[in-house]
Amino acid sequence: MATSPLTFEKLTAPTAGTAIRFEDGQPVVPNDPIIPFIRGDGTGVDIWPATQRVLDAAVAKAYGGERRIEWFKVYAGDEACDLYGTYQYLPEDTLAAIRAYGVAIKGPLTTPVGGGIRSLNVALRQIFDLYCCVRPCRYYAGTPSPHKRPQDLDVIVYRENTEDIYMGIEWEASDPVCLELIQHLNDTVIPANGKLGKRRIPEGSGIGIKPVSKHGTQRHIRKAIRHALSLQGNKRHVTLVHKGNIMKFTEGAFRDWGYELATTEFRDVCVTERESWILDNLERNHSLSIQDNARLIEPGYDSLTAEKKAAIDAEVKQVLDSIGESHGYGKWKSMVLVDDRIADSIFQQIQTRPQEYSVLATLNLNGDYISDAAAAVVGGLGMAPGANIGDNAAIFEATHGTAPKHAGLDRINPGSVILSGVMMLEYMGWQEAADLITQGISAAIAGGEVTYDLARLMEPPVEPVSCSGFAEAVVRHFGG
Ligand SMILES: NC(=O)C1=CN([C@@H]2O[C@H](COP(=O)(O)OP(=O)(O)OC[C@H]3O[C@@H](n4cnc5c(N)ncnc54)[C@H](OP(=O)(O)O)[C@@H]3O)[C@@H](O)[C@H]2O)C=CC1
Ligand SMILES: O=C(O)CCC(=O)C(=O)O
Ligand SMILES: [Mg+2]
Repeated sequence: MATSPLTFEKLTAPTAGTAIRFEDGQPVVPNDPIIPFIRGDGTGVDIWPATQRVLDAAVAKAYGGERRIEWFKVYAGDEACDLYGTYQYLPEDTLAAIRAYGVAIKGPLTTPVGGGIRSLNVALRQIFDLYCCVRPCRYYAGTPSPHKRPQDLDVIVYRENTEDIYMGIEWEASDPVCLELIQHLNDTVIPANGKLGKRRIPEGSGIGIKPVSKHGTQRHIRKAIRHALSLQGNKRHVTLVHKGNIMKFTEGAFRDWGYELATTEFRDVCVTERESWILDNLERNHSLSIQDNARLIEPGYDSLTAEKKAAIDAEVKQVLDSIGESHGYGKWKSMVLVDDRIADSIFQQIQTRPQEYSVLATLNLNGDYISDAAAAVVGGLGMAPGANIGDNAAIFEATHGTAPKHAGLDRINPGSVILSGVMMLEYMGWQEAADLITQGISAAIAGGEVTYDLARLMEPPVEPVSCSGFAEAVVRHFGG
């Protein structure tokens, strides 16, 4: 059934195809969904055609004509300015199309450093309230990596996508509002807080504000826990990654609100790391006293003050009283384990003990860094897909940017946008087509048919294929 065409300023809505709808935060997908796509700046010119070729071929092969994607080209970035006029980087047409059709995919868009426009990528995530940025980092056999055992890393970075630095609330040092704000903070706000002592914001500072809300945190971590519930074995594990030792009321609160969610709304299916230790200690020694259990979970227990010892004892007792029956006797082992790690330490942990981690739920800035770093372990930004997911829309895009020095040369690795397409197909429930592509990618890489970024790391070196050549290799290897 064709949807009634929408009207746009400069676009013509597809006359065939049907819109994806959302019910209770989930997409309801017809057999002929209309999917808007943004080609992207820089290497988007190379990557998008390669991606579309692979997605169309996979859908055709998997469903033999019963399903097809009705692509709808929409504009953002430089291409939009060419069509809509100077500074029209994100036209209303594009927003209207994504609003109407719900699921979109995009190539990378340029953001200048310092002055100039704010990020279009961030704007899209904000406008459609795509609050979870989901970036899986897993290894495809044969991919060269700087690490000895890249196959041990299989994590999904859940990066909060609307708060923290993405709020973009900041003032330039020379802005009179900034000067006024600094004066107010120095003269009134800081002195009124007894804990801040004689601190003063240095003159000439730029100011940025980092808001982190309970609502924003919990809706994000809720999706991360639900994702972990769909996994098996020790992958049922969510690590809250934060810098709460330093930023107590933003990053620290993220951790606390995460634990609160896990131990209330998800009480029946979650166990925290500390709870798991307490339950495990008792399972190993049924006659263990509360104090001995507390001694085992708290290093240095015997040198603590009486008050602190009493607090740990009370924690042990509370855990055993509240979940001893429901989670004890080993039942906790099949539940989602929720723990937390300080952000700097997780950067070394994903390299030294990668197999211990699964879903890394974190705030915006940490997630930006971690997703590039984790991608490097499994082969680099050419293999790093992503999805921005909300309750009424989703936009799929790679972790990387426009890689401008490679633009228009048909040499860049399209793998990460193709894999973002795989995530989109999975999100739509088109698993058969998604599987064909992952098989095709794995087989192409295993056979040494790779773009320059992977070819230069291979031992012995191989001759690289082009961006379009990689897409053809993937299609040729559908089915393994
Ligand atoms: N979602 C988005 O649209 C994003 C946009 N950006 C924007 O992109 C622009 C450029 O950012 P920049 O910091 O250079 O980061 P990029 O991610 O664009 O590129 C940095 C380097 O990473 C490698 N790389 C990136 N993509 C690929 C790929 N598909 N295949 C192989 N290698 C790849 C290349 O390394 P090498 O040359 O060594 O091979 C490249 O030079 C900026 O304006 C930035 O704001 C950045 C991130 C995300
Ligand atoms: O929007 C941008 O230019 C950068 C975005 C980015 O780095 C990311 O999404 O990881
Ligand atoms: Mg980034």
